[in-house]
Amino acid sequence: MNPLVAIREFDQSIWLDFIRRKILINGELQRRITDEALRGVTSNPAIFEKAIGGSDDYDAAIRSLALQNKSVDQIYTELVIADVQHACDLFKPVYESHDNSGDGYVSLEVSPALVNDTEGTIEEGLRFWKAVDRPNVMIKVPATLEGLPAIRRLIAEGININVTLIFGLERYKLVAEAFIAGLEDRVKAGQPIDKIASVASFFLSRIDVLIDPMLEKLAAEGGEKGELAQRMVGEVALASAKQAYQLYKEIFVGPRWAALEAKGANTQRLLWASTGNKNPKYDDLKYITNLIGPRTVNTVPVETLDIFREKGQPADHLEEGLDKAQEVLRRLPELGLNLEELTNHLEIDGAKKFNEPFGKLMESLEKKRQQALAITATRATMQLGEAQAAVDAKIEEFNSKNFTEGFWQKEATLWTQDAEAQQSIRSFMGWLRVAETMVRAVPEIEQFVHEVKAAGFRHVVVMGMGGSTMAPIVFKESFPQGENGLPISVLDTTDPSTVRQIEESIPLAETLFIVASKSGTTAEPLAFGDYFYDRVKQLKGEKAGENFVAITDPGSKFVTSATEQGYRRIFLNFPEVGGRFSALTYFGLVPAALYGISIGELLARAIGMMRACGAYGSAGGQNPGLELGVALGVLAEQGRDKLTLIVPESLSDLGLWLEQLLAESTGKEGKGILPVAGEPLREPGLYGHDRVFVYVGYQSEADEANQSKLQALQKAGHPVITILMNDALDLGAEFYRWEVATAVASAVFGINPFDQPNVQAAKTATDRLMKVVEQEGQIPRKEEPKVTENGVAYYSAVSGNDAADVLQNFFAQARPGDFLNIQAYLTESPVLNESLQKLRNQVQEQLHLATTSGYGPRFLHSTGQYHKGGPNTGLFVQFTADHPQDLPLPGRSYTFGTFMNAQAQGDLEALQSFDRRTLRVHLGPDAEQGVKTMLAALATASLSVQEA
Ligand SMILES: O=C(CO)[C@@H](O)[C@H](O)[C@H](O)[C@H](O)COP(=O)(O)O
Ligand SMILES: O=C[C@H](O)COP(=O)(O)O
Repeated sequence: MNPLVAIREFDQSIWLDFIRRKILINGELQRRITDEALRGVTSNPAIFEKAIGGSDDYDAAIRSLALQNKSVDQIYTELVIADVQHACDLFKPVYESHDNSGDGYVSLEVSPALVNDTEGTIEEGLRFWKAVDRPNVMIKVPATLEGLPAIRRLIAEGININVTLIFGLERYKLVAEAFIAGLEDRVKAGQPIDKIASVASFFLSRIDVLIDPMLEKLAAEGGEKGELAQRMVGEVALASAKQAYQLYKEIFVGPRWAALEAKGANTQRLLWASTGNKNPKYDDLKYITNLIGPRTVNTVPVETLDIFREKGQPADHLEEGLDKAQEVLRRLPELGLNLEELTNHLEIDGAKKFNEPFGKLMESLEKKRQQALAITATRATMQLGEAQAAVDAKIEEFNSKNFTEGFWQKEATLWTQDAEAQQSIRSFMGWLRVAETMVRAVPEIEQFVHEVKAAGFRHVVVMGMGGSTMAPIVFKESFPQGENGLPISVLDTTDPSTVRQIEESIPLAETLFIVASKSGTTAEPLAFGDYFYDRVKQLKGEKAGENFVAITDPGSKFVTSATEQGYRRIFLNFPEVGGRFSALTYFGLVPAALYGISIGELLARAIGMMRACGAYGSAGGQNPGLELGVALGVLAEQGRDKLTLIVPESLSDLGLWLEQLLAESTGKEGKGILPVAGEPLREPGLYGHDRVFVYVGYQSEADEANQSKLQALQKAGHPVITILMNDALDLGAEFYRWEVATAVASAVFGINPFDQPNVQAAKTATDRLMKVVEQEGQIPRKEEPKVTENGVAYYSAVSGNDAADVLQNFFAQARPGDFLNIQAYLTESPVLNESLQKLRNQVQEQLHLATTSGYGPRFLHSTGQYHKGGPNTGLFVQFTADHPQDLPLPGRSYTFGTFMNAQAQGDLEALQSFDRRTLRVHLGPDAEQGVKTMLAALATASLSVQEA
């Protein structure tokens, strides 16, 4: 048997004298708890100096905290408290087990600067206890003369105390007395004492380190004294420990103790500390093996623990050789050695041994703090041409009403005077500071990633719509898979062929499925979840839930169903953060971490941008979010409402995220900014006066082709905004900048950015159709095509003699400043992308209209809001196709294909109910061929826009 497990037979508890964030996250501490019967952890300032100062585990968190204007003290406290909480949680099962026998504790020491400060110690002890907020934390207080009253008081307050820095027997007695008196004070105050745990940490190896050289010197002098000294070398520490144990047995008996015991008091156990051997002449396990005895704890450094695991021979030795121990202690004075004086010296030295590393740690934190503060957020370069003056005036107006301060106070009057809208605004501004909350959740998420990998998962599929999957889509495209990450796929379509493609491309049994839905009621993610759950169940039976993770808001119905289905994990997000503002919450960060991205760093960058936007008071310069938002708002009001996003290839999916954010937030009440993504840059003559160009790229990437075109556009009078990131991790900052900018632009328009009133129209129409499907088995089709040609059918309010004619008449409705929106309810493919791009190019070239394109049903949860709620300037071409290889949906009477068709028809009906100009093109069984056929017809049509 592993000696570390066998040692339990002797009622000896082994705790680990070490902590570091890495071992909390990478499963090492959990493994030691599970496999090595580890029963607690102690930390001290030197341990944290090694952990924090000696590694980069904490650097991103330090930067985030520094940027929040936290002092070095606050940074230290937040870091250590987070680690201690995490460790406490890992030990919770030990703490709560019926045979806990005083174990499952994690110790956190008060500042070494307080070693001689009673009041300071009490104050910090109370503060730490409250901040850690775990029943199994122990606050460590030094056994100095000033520490003793603090121990008594904190015990009386009901706090678990680890008394540290005990070197001598006389002091040990005072420590036990302080403990007992504290319990008595508490009883007098009528408070319970049965949950209070305490240990008295007796430091060992340091005793020998101090006294052995003295003994060796005397031994070298020879004679009788020399002989005596020789016999005592290496014996003083063990003798002290053995004698302390005898005292322990004497103290915790008798009527005084019995009275407390009757009220449930637990003894203050002895804990052997400083048990790593420092003398190569001794056995490495000297301070472990010899001190095994009932009801004692040994806190062991990692290296010693590993040696014990390899060659430890557990046996009860604590009460062996007591005569010898007593003799050693009795005869030391004969050698002129006063143990009490020497241990006093050890106490002073002990305080120094904690103070010095603590000081060093504070210095290194201060350096990192300063470095963090020196980094400034990437500025956007604004070349706004004629609009500059109006933008400047608006910024001045906003500044004069202290917009930034009001924004951070969630003053809804900055947006609208409508009371209901104001209430909604206040309720959905949780995203403002959610990055700070998420910094604290990073270790938890990283630990989860580790668990998932250790459980053998090889792939991740994130399933959800809109804001619940947009950020993962961007991450997947903008970053390479991280060294420690897993490959990731995103499913956000009901298209049966895509579902099938994903299913065929993954190792089903070893795939982790994340069902992401804020509301927990969105039909698509629930369908995806049911479909894949059914598939995995066929392989793993009742254990299918192991492969599933939910991200949703607390209290959603989905929480109940995921719990019933035994989901591996449910991450509860934040009700006050709307979907499209949730990139930096569990929705974005759990998939990002699984993919191997440093989420701590992403958040640090976001917090840098928060700071620049005034989250912690004036940041000295312009507020980049305000600057961008005002520019976009003013330009849109001047008619430049088509934000044309230009990005390098590696960022092409950023447009999907931005589309949702801007279109869904601003596209309402007949107003809005239309994001135009995926249009290749063309010569200035092809653009109307309705554009603003925004380039988001990298400092290090010249991207000359786009840059020279942008210059030409700027020269031609178009406004151009450029944002250059340092690397992909700056997306953390950009998400934040754009969220602020979107909210600010909405304030320019005077609308509520946080609702999406018209998304519901399509959902309602789809639901109605699905009800008919459930009753009648198929979707009711009322409309007949105007023309069917070469297998492609055209449905529209406009007529024509043939396909080209219908297309010509449809586009003849266009006016300058309108836009084309392509809605492809199809299986995404490179061939299709190319054909759809050709359609966009042709419309742009011939009509000079802005063109947008999206796959359905994705865009329903995104730009769908703008399509119905924004200005009536869109021409909508909807593509549908047959589903030759449909997929049934388990537990439902319809297929994925029918679901998708109902979504298309539902949205078409919604668009028509808002008087939008629509054309539906049904492509038949071969969508790729069908689009080509339609393009061929379009090529023969003569397109022109109406006069302005
Ligand atoms: O928490 C405790 C004791 O409660 C321990 O962390 C204690 O501080 C350590 O064992 C000692 O500081 C380690 O001492 P040493 O090995 O450096 O002499
Ligand atoms: O953007 C949000 C989508 O409509 C999905 O909503 P959900 O996260 O509640 O499922």
